Amino acid sequence: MDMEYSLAFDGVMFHYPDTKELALHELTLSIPKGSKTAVLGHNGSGKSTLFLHAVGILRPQSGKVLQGGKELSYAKKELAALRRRVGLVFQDPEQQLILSTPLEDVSFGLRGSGMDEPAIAGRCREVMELLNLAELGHKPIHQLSLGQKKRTALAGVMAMEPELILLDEPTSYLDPLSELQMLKGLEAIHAKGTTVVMATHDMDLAYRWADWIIVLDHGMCRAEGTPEEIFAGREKLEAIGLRLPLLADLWYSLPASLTGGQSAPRTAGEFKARLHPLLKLEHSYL
Ligand SMILES: Nc1ncnc2c1ncn2[C@@H]1O[C@H](COP(=O)(O)OP(=O)(O)OP(=O)(O)O)[C@@H](O)[C@H]1O
Repeated sequence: MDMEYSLAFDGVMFHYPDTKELALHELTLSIPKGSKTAVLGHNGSGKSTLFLHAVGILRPQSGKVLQGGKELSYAKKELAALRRRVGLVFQDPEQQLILSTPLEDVSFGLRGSGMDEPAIAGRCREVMELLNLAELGHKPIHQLSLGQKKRTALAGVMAMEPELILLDEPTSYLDPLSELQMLKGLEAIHAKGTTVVMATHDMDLAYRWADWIIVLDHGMCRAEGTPEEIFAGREKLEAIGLRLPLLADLWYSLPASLTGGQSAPRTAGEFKARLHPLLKLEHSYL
C-alpha cells in the first residue's frame, strides 16, 4: 500500500555552529499523514533538532526536508505559510506563552491572520473547550498549573488549525491526571484529521499511544515502523540505550506456549483480557 507522508527527511545533515559533532546525520525518515507518531531517542539524539527543521527554523546543511510531498522553501512568505500548516509546541510552555491570559495568548496568532473578531472568539472557544481550558480563559497565566500551561501552549498552536502538529515531550513533568487531560486533547485533535507527532522518553506511553514510531540515535533514524514492529525485540533497542515498554517486556517474558508467539498487547486492559483465558482462571485476580 502506498502511504501518504505528512513530513519526510531525506539525507539531512546538520551541525550547530561551533560544534564538530553532527546533530542530524544523513537523517532519512517519513511520518505518515494522519498518524500518531512517537519520536523516541535518548537525550541528544536529535529529536528537537528534527522538529526545528520541520518548521524551517533550522535549515539542512545538505539533504532535504519535505512537507506534504514538497521540499521546503526558505523564502519568507513560504516559511510563514509552512508555519500555518505545521505547528510546533515546545517542551517548556514558558518559551511559548507570551501574553497574560490563556484567551489573549490563544487568540494572538489569529489576530495576525486577518480573521474578524467574532470568528476569532469562536475559534478560541472551540479550541479551549477541546483542551478543557474553557473555564480558565481569563486566569493570569502565571497562576496556571504546568499541565494547564502546556495545554494553553498547545491551544495557541491548534487555533491556527495546522495539518501537522509536533510536540516536544508534551507529558513530561505532568502528574497522571494532567497527562490524561493532555492525551485526551491530543486524541480530539487527531480525530479532527491532524497528524500528531510527539517526542517522548516514555516508552510505555509511546507503545500505547502511537501508531507509528521513529527511533533516533546520534542524529540517525535507527528504526521506523508500527509499535508492534519496533518493540518486537529488545536487542536493537537496548543497543541504543532504550528499553522495552513494560507490557511488551512482561509479555515477551512469558513462554511462547502461552502467548502463541503473538505480539504484545498495547494496553493493560488488553493484556489482562488476553492473559485471563490463557490461564483459564475462574476468578480473575489480574
Ligand atoms: N543550540 C545548540 N548549540 C550547539 N549544539 C546543540 C544545540 N542544540 C542541540 N545541540 C546538540 O545537538 C545534538 C542534538 O540535540 P537535540 O536537542 O536535538 O536532542 P534531543 O533528542 O532533543 O535531546 P533531549 O531528549 O535532551 O531533548 C546534541 O548533541 C546537542 O548537544
